[in-house]
Amino acid sequence: MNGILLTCNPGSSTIKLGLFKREDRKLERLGMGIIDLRRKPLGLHIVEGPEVVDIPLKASTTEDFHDVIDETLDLLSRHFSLDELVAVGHRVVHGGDVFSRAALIDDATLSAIEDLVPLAPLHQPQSVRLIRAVRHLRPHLVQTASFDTAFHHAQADIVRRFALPRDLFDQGIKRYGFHGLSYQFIAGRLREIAPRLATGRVVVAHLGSGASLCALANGASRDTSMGFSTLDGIPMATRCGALDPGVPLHLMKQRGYSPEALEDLLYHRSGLLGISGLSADTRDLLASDAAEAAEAIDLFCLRIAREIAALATTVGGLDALVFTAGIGENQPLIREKVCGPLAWLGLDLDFEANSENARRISADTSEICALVMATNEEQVIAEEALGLLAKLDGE
Ligand SMILES: Nc1ncnc2c1ncn2[C@@H]1O[C@H](COP(=O)(O)OP(=O)(O)O)[C@@H](O)[C@H]1O
Ligand SMILES: CC(=O)OP(=O)(O)O
Ligand SMILES: [Mg+2]
Repeated sequence: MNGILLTCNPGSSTIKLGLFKREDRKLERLGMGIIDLRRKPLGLHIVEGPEVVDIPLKASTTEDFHDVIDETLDLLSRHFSLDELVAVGHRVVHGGDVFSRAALIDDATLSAIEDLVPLAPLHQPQSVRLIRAVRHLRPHLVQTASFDTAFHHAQADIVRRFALPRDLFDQGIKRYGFHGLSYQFIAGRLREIAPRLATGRVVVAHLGSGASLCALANGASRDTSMGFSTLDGIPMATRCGALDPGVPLHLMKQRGYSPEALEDLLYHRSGLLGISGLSADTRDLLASDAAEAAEAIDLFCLRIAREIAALATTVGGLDALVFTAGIGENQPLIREKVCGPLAWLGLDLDFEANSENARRISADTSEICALVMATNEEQVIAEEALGLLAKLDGE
């Protein structure tokens, strides 16, 4: 089906909107916009497309996305006939055990997505609001959902299981893993640019506001650092990462923390922000002279390096390490501090290539190939939406 496709990728700190055109079975990206949820008043920053501009949004709160979608459609209508818009594809962070692949959004799908809100309280409500806003404004438009968790369904039960009583696993208390659209994109891109490495053992470090790592073997997910929720694994912008479960128990029992206060602490006040006391953004921390900022960065990098070594164990070694997402793609010093402690594994950095954000940043002598690759979750959402549309049309 030819036409225009809009993608929505609600992350923890931004909503990324993508615009694609399908013609003759080829998908072409026309534009890209970012709404930074940390900045008030809200604005749509078009970073690529027919107009590269900043558009102040009337919408004042992220509680209601009607205005955001309304204004986005209005903007699109200046460049295209909205009749050309064939679908809106959404990134939905949690698909639980229900969704092992992308799905068309109907009442049952939306209700299943809503049921998973408690498992991803930072992300899932945004998706529900965006889907509802599109439904309200363009009731007949096809909407699709692409799930962060789906890519990890390939993992073995032993990886997904916590060391808790078996019946809890059967009730869904298990490690799901996230950022799957990003890992799926990187696995596919790796097959194109480095087919031999793509068949090997690769750890991908998706380092953005939310951050996780994934071990791939022959392009399939075998293990990942995030677990049941988006809190697990490595520390993030404002999330704690892996934490001794004794800590929340102690805070509740001895310090009177309510579940809400704990949720706020672990999701919004921890990670880089919590350690530094200054900022959740690595750019601010790297520019700061404060000892706390340096400590936050050093802790972040050490925990990432430790997790890379752990994940390599699941896949029996390491042929390549890929850095991606906001931090992974743009911050040489963080990559350097992650790779340093991994020298014993045979990882040798090419410092000059690293400082230039080159594609290959490992030295010729390195036993492990280190790469920087741009991720593109939007592309995966658009491709999956088109696949579903084609099925709908009986193509
Ligand atoms: N040039 C850059 N552009 C955007 N983000 C950057 C850049 N350099 C570093 N970053 C870091 O990447 C983070 C955002 O990453 P991103 O993958 O866009 O996150 P998310 O998708 O979770 O919103 C920022 O908080 C910042 O720490
Ligand atoms: C799952 C997750 O943490 O996503 P993001 O990095 O977009 O916040
Ligand atoms: Mg993201």
